[in-house]
Amino acid sequence: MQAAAIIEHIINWLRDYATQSNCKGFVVGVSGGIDSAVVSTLAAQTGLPTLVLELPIHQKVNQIARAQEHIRQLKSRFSNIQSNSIDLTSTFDSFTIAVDVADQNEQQTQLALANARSRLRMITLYYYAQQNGLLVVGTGNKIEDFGVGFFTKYGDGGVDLSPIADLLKSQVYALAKELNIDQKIIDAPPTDGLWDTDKTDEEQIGATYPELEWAMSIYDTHKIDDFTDRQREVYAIYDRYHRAMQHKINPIPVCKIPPELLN
Ligand SMILES: NC(=O)c1ccc[n+]([C@@H]2O[C@H](COP(=O)([O-])OP(=O)(O)OC[C@H]3O[C@@H](n4cnc5c(N)ncnc54)[C@H](O)[C@@H]3O)[C@@H](O)[C@H]2O)c1
Ligand SMILES: Nc1ncnc2c1ncn2[C@@H]1O[C@H](COP(=O)(O)O)[C@@H](O)[C@H]1O
Ligand SMILES: O=P(O)(O)OP(=O)(O)O
Repeated sequence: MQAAAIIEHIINWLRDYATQSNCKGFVVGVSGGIDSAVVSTLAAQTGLPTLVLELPIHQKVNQIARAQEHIRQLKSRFSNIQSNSIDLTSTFDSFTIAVDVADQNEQQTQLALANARSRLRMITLYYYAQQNGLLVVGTGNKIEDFGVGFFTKYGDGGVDLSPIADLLKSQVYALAKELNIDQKIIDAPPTDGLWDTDKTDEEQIGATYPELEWAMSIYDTHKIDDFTDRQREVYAIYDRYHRAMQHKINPIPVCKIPPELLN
């Protein structure tokens, strides 16, 4: 793939969209992971004002360190970068008290709270976007957004524009190399960072990103009989996630009222 040309294409796309929408620039949440590192660097290269936010919620120290180092490097390379760090831990803790969590260890409650963390970040990003005339830039890649739906609906999925959602995770890594992203970020196992335990994406999903890329590439076109045992397993994982995510990418169902009932 032509990494440099793709980078230029995305930068122009971001700049054109901001201009057409009469917005001044961008806001991006930076987690210390590869996707947000690539997206924030692309936004920075537009030359438009770009606000990068670090939004920890009971965050692991290594994630915080990577995010802060990335922001430091961005600020030293680009004069259009502004940054802020807002610790949402106490906000999240207040929320858990307000909803009166009975059993924090119950599985569905843990999932609801994990997604609540992502949604608190979305609220914060939109606060700064509105206040400063900026657009919220998404960081989802093609596997997360169109393959397995590994994002929070109206959390990190709630964005104004999505510059890397047509790129597979391996292609995001290729961009990261071209953009000189810190090696610590490139080496970090992808994680959603939403849990108190150290869960990587691969541990949560049960398949690696290269495996998911394979499943996405052959989905619906290949006969399952030709697969190895592991391929069958991966296909089943992908299929389950892909079916379950449809409600996240389709327009929300609207109840149409029969016209005669409106007279
Ligand atoms: N980028 C990342 O790596 C990243 C970021 C955030 C979350 N995640 C992960 O993504 C997963 C998100 O969990 P999720 O998908 O259960 O939560 P979600 O909140 O994204 O989606 C579930 C919600 O969607 C609604 N819903 C469910 N079925 C529906 C249907 N058929 N039609 C309409 N609406 C429906 C319900 O309100 C339900 O609570 C978690 O595993 C989380 O850890 C990953
Ligand atoms: N700690 C964080 N600070 C700012 N922004 C964050 C943080 N954690 C996550 N984000 C944003 O959400 C997306 C998705 O996150 P995952 O870590 O992949 O769940 C991330 O790219 C950041 O933009
Ligand atoms: O979205 P990010 O930046 O947190 O990347 P990853 O999901 O690879 O941790």
